[in-house]
Amino acid sequence: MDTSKDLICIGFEGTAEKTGVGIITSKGEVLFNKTIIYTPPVQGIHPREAADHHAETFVKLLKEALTVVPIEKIDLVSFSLGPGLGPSLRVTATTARALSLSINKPIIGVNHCISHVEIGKLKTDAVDPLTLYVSGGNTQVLAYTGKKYRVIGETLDIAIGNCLDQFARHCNMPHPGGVYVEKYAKDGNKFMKLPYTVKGMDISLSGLLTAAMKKYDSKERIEDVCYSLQETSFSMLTEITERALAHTNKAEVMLVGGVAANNRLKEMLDVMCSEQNVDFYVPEREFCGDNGAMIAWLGILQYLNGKRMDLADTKPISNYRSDMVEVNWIHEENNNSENGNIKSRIIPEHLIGKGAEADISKGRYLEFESITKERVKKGYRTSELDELIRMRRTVKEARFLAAIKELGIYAPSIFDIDKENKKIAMSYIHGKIAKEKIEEGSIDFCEDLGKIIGKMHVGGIVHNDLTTSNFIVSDNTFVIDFGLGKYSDLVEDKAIDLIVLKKSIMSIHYDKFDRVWNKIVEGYKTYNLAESVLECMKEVEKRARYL
Ligand SMILES: C[C@@H](O)[C@H](NC(=O)OP(=O)(O)OC[C@H]1O[C@@H](n2cnc3c(N)ncnc32)[C@H](O)[C@@H]1O)C(=O)O
Ligand SMILES: Nc1ncnc2c1ncn2[C@@H]1O[C@H](COP(=O)(O)OP(=O)(O)OP(=O)(O)O)[C@@H](O)[C@H]1O
Ligand SMILES: [Fe+2]
Repeated sequence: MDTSKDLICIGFEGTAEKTGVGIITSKGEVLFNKTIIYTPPVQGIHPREAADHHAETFVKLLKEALTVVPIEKIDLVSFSLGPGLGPSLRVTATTARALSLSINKPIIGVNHCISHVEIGKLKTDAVDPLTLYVSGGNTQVLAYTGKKYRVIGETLDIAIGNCLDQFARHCNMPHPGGVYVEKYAKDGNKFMKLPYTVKGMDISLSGLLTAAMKKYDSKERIEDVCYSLQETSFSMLTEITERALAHTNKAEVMLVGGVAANNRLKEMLDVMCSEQNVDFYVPEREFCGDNGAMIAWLGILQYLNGKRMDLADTKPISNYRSDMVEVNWIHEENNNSENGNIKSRIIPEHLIGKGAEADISKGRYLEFESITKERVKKGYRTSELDELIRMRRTVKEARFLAAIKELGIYAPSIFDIDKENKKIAMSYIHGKIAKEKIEEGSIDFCEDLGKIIGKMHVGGIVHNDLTTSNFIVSDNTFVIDFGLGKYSDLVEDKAIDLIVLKKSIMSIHYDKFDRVWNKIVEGYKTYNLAESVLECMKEVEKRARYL
């Protein structure tokens, strides 16, 4: 094929309950893009029925598409290879293969999640965004670093779209429920406290879903339940996006996926981005939810950069993770992130750090060097929730920093707590954060991190925000940032504590992951509870879709 001319690609999307066909040129011009949704029964999507639906609707959509672009103009066939439901994926692959064979044009199977990101970049001015991808099947924070898209944060159980849809079904609203929850929420005004679960850069939504259903069952106004459900879940999403931003220092945030249609979620992210001084992008609605054009576009990007597939390579991958994709289309010179960090988040000069939660400034307390950590108001959260979270975390942090020292673990000393302003003054620790040490090539000291975590777990404390930014290494290794900490003797809580750390190392120190992680485990094994926690970790990882 002559790749110097404008290519035309047809894309087939059919990972779950929607079928989409799109046609796009290599200049990014969308010639056709149409989606048909299969409405699932009350019990939820039935995989085989969804597949039957796809078999029927792909033919319809293809016929219509070919009235807009004649078949002989098509140069390339692309389809969603995964992730998704097996039967739906198989029908999609079969349709694409049949077309490719009959017109004798190349075929490419692409990753559905990365297609959402790439169509978003095409349709907005975003160049190298941190992406919050929220849909019925997925909830992920994605960033391109080290030549791959990495999952920086995600849901530990159900996707946000699924959470809204299940809630809606429980309350007899039509599918897709997200739309109706948004409508009701507009008229809600009473904020009800519901489970708010953030662990590191991950969230959990299943407890929130159950609690919201119970509120509905207890005859609370549907408007108020929808309002509280949205406020709580979207604050969690915005918070992990902000946390990922503080970690990656990207200068742009993009929102994609079906739930990106929600105005309240857009508003929250927009406010967070202006508070963090970064640009915010959302593609127009047509390109947020599942669509064929996004599949066609990623097909073009990969094809033009040399990717070729045989029919034998086109077997669907139902657990095709975003970080499994070989990215051949992003070229360092055009990309912010690999360009000496030309464009990255700006931290105000008076602060030594601006974490996701708090502003950190240096000062003196009596004759001591000190750090003031101020949990600033977050404009994106409703004031009741904001006050609740900031107060709870400030108090917790002070309490745990003290408790941790009792266990013989090094931690900053608390000088003062100002609950009114959510400020804590603590001793300044001279040293480097573990993240920097690792990036400089030190690995051996990571054994200490494992030992500290082991000691903490033996003492019944779970940190819930373990990252390499939360250890300061000087003569001794100090642990900080206990706002998400809790007392727990559950093996599973300890396992998740380690999973959160493991995942953050995977996404941040990807090239040193094995060495760093092995050292941490080595240290952790000093403690006699280690085996059962590490065993439980494996189980949780198997059960979740995320590792
Ligand atoms: C694997 C793939 O098939 C799956 N696709 C998917 O979930 O379809 P998508 O079009 O991206 O998103 C649909 C979700 O988007 C939600 N949604 C649509 N409009 C909404 C709104 N205004 N507010 C909240 N949620 C909304 C729906 O309730 C539904 O859960 C995915 O991307 O995970
Ligand atoms: N006591 C201290 N001594 C020296 N530096 C500190 C101290 N406390 C915090 N810092 C610095 O400030 C950074 C952010 O602190 P902390 O993690 O407590 O805030 P945060 O807002 O929760 O941040 P993040 O969201 O990145 O975890 C640390 O990574 C560290 O570099
Ligand atoms: Fe999707």
